[in-house]
Amino acid sequence: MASLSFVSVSKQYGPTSAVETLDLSCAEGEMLALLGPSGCGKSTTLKMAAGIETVSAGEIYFGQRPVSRLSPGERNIAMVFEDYGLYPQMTVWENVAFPLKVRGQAGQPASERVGEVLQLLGLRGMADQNVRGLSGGAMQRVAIGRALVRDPEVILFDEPLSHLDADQKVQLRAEIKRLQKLRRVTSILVTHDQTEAIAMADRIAVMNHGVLQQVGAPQELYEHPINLFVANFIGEPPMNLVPAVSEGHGVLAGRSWSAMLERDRADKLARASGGEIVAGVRPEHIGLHAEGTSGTFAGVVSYREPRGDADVLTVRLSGAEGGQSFVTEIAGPSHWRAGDPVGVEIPPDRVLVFDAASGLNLEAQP
Ligand SMILES: Nc1ncnc2c1ncn2[C@@H]1O[C@H](COP(=O)(O)OP(=O)(O)OP(=O)(O)O)[C@@H](O)[C@H]1O
Repeated sequence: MASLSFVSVSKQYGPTSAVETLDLSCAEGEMLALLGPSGCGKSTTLKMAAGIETVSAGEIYFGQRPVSRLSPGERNIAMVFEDYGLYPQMTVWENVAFPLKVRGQAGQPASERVGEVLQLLGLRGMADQNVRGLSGGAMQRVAIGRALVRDPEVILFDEPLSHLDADQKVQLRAEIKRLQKLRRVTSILVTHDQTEAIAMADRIAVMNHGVLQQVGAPQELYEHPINLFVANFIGEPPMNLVPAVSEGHGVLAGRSWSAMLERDRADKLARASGGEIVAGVRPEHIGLHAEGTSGTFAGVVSYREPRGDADVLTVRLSGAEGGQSFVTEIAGPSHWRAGDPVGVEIPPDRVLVFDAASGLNLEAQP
């Protein structure tokens, strides 16, 4: 196993800058997710690590070894694809054994190795079955077995769960994570699904328009997003991001609401260009109380979306010029219904502050 590092790596496709000056490392034994919307450059990044795409500038290292000019076959990587990429005419055993066979490894040691991997993945009982008849989840387990069988330095997972149905996804997510930790395989996971990234990865690298936005543990990205893009992209329902102005001395004022921030945070507000701020509050941090409760803002429930164990409620604050709407998430099923008057609590210590012009989190900057 080895670490994997991108050092100032860029990729141009004609006028399109698919990846821009990427500096990113995945530690030995770590699983790092590349997360972002379609077209953000995550697949291109993975392909450059695999050697399927060349780099336009910069260098990729496996440990200390520069690999940018090596062919895929010289890199000692394995890939797991969204469409499994199995050999349909072969059995489970033959598919898993294939990487050893092409390297001329045969006989007892190779058989033992294949048997061990099949055991690890719970595929022993299907060894002689043709892969064509397997469920999507089982096919992907075979593909993972094939990736693990020869102890690659790095495994690259390209949207490995996207063709599976919901319960298979949950099972395989846990399974991949278990194996990855057990074998301590350095792994990169490409996904557009934040739930998948949060569930599986040690750290997540969020990309947008070819540019790395932030890399960190899932909780870090959730609690301290570096900019509005990350704040909005991580979390479901998404963070409320609403306009506000800094009125000095830590007072943040929005449409029909305000928050008094602690003194040490007030200085940071002063950095906002033109005093214009975007305030961010997670739906689960907004409290709903009886109408008229002290310390709350008057509003009305405008929409209720029951989600079983939670209710997602949209509340509109009362205000002469039309109050601000917030999405809240509370334990469900709740007694609130559309049209109910309500007292809305916005805890100042849960309010994040972003500069409206640059989009940067004013408190995450050095
Ligand atoms: N072979 C190519 N030729 C030209 N442009 C490309 C090529 N591959 C990717 N691009 C462009 O590079 C940018 C990044 O694409 P990339 O596929 O890496 O994004 P992605 O985040 O993986 O998206 P998706 O999830 O849709 O695959 C996009 O603008 C895309 O159109």
